[in-house]
Amino acid sequence: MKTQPTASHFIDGQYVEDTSGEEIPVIYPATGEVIATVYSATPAIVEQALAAAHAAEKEWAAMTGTERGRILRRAAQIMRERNHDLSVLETYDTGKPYQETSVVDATSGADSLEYFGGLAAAITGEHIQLGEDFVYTRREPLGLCVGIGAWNYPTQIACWKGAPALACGNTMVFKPSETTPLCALKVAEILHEAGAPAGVYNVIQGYGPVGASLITDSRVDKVSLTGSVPTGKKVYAAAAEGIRHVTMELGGKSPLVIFDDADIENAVSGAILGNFYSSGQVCSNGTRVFVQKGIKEAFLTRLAERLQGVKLGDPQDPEVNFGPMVSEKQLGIVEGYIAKGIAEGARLVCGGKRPDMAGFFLEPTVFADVTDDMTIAREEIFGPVMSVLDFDTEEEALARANDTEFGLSAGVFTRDLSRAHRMAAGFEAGTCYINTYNDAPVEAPFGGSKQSGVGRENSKAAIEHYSQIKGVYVRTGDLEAPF
Ligand SMILES: NC(=O)C1=CN([C@@H]2O[C@H](COP(=O)(O)OP(=O)(O)OC[C@H]3O[C@@H](n4cnc5c(N)ncnc54)[C@H](O)[C@@H]3O)[C@@H](O)[C@H]2O)C=CC1
Ligand SMILES: CCCCCC(=O)O
Repeated sequence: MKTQPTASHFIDGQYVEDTSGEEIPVIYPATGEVIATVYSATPAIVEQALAAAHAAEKEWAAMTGTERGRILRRAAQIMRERNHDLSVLETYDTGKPYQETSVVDATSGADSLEYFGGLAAAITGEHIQLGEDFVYTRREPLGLCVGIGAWNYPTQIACWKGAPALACGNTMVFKPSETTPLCALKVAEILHEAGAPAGVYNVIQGYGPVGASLITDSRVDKVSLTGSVPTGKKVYAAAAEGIRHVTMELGGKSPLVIFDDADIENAVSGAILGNFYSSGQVCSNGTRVFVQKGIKEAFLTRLAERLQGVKLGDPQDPEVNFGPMVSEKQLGIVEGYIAKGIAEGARLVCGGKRPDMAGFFLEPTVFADVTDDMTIAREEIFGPVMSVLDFDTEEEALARANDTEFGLSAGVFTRDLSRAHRMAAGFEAGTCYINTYNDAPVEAPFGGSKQSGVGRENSKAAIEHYSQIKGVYVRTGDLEAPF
């Protein structure tokens, strides 16, 4: 697999290189080796991308939804045909096991292109009859959208932002995370191959300042960020300068509540999916696992048994189910939290160490006897660290689950249907799960409340965030005035 891209950027329907920009080494997390190099966008490259997207707006918006949808669906088809190569590249970019990337990342991206490609023709206004007068509404594009991605799902994020944006008739300049720059270029290449006119979807590389320079440009009408809460606050503030539309998909410290009557095998599966999938680098993870006291030891015992099934190793090996952290920096951050958990008195049940191998690997780690005030229970770790907390009653569990500045996701395992829906109704979170965790079908809205974000990605809800309604009042008779 060639990991060195044709060039660093994809602008106006072609690859563009400018090596005068700051060098961004692409490091394979499984070995620590540099596997490619891209260059941060210079102001000239930023200008070239914004000018291309701005120039493409008129033609793309003038297409019918059916015509735009056809191109998005064609792009989805190409992604599915190339799923293997796109999955291998995603593994090189992120270190996530091929066992995961081959069924999640490009697939989820193709799903979003297919879904919004199908919706595009149905994005319409309405007619409101008012006696002899009437109002009709037009659902119009916002214009030029900027997408800014995080490093944990580079293909998916590039598509989850691009698909609804393009379906609504907008153009996009997308900047992937500097940590995982490779995959978004393929998304841009495939959209162009599928028939998107030059300039409709552009990808440029760069660190935070490049992202910042995109937001404040007068041609930009919307910004959609996936990233940390601190970055979200900066981006939101910068977008406010131009009263720009925003979507904020930020961090979390989500609760997973497991009651005595839960099916333990399923609850352990939920805890594993909500803490160790993608080596724990998932924003919506249920990293505060509240276990009712009656089943705490049974849960911990079964969890430890199931963790014996972890096969840590070369993520390109289809047999491997647990990969490295995305970077040495992230590995160090997570190790710092593990040390903090031990120092503050949490019980280390398993994991916590780097295995003796190259790359940024860390064992899946479980803490028990965690209390709400501990750092590992309050702060987002973004790594394979599960905190298990005990609780007695439903009321106590819900209150503690909600006692956080975040509000991204929340999950509950119980056989009591009334209690399950009571908990879902009570959770202060945008995305909830009952007897499951982290399912993310494109048909369902995804996003957070409180500090975890603004807006929703996927589902019909995304159309609201990538289009605007114009109301037109039509008077059919004469118009009187007081003078
Ligand atoms: N809610 C969600 O769907 C997700 C949220 N995240 C969050 O993202 C974090 C991990 O990803 P990172 O890439 O480390 O996040 P990050 O916040 O460091 O960077 C995210 C993106 O923002 C860009 N950026 C940084 N400063 C900027 C600025 N001032 N203006 C414009 N752009 C700027 C970065 O270059 C990067 O592309 C975690 O906190 C995680 O919770 C990650 C994935 C999904
Ligand atoms: C549940 C998986 C959704 C992916 C959200 C993220 O980008 O972390």
